[in-house]
Amino acid sequence: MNKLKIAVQKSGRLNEDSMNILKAIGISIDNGKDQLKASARNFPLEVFYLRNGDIPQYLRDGVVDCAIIGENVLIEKGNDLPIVERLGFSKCRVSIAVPKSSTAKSLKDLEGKRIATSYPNTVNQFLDKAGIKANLHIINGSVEIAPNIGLADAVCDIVSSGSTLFKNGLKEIEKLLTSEAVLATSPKISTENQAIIDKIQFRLQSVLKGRQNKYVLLNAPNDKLDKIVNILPGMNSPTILPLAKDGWSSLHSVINKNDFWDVIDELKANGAEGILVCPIENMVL
Ligand SMILES: Nc1ncnc2c1ncn2[C@@H]1O[C@H](COP(=O)(O)OP(=O)(O)OP(=O)(O)O)[C@@H](O)[C@H]1O
Ligand SMILES: O=P(O)(O)OC[C@H]1O[C@H](OP(=O)(O)OP(=O)(O)O)[C@H](O)[C@@H]1O
Ligand SMILES: [Mg+2]
Repeated sequence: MNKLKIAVQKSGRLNEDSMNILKAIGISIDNGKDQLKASARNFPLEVFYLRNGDIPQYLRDGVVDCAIIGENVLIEKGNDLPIVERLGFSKCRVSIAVPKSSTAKSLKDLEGKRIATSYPNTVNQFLDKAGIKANLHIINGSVEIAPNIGLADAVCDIVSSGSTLFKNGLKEIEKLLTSEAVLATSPKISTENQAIIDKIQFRLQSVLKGRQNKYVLLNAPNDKLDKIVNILPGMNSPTILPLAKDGWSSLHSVINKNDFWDVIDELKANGAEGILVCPIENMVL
């Protein structure tokens, strides 16, 4: 049987969330420890466990059909490779930082300076755009230590909470790009395998939509329903069911998780009682 080959990071920051999202879309993988390849039990899929940094080349060569990969690595090493879906985890940014005592305020202040980074193509692209010439020191890890050991005047690396920069006495002066985990495909993918990706994408979209929303149930007196309905538009319009208690109804709806606490405050202020909030596994629109 024809199988889609997907690459996921073997170990590191993307591995667990990548495996979780495959599970969430109903794909079970027998995952023996230290296995570099595994097959799904209930889907035409083969998983290859690879280094994040090696994945763009495997995609380009068609060794794998698709991959879950950090967008920042794709920008650095595979800017030609198509992104099918943004997956909403491993969110970070790639930024330039300098020692706290430095007077540099932006990329423009780095003319002739030394920049340590694991992302030379990305940095060069931004330096060229700004018309700045700087000297790059390419290092693979612990980039933030470079200014402290006299190796560089600035660094360009991943920033998330900012705690690594803080601990190393650095300040962020320019954000080059934002990144999250994405599903990317190979330009060499066959029509047959593209159809399998389309299936995966449909499932991913329903899981991601579910993660962005919450299911809300509440009770309210009937004379308050109009106001409450206006606060809760829902997917189409909220469901209203009569309660056994006279003059009361139960209302069901979906709300965006970002607005969630504000909406709950507004509902309470407008007479809602017994509010229940549940996670949504899938949302098929
Ligand atoms: N602190 C962070 N917060 C959020 N996302 C991050 C963070 N650090 C890295 N990432 C994202 O996770 C990806 C993998 O990072 P990780 O450090 O696990 O691997 P790596 O050493 O860059 O890659 P490889 O698998 O090639 O060894 C990065 O490319 C980036 O997209
Ligand atoms: O802003 P923060 O939340 O501190 O995150 C940023 C740090 O996280 C990543 O390193 P990681 O821990 O993955 O170590 P690595 O350099 O060995 O990949 C990245 O390279 C930064 O150093
Ligand atoms: Mg890392």
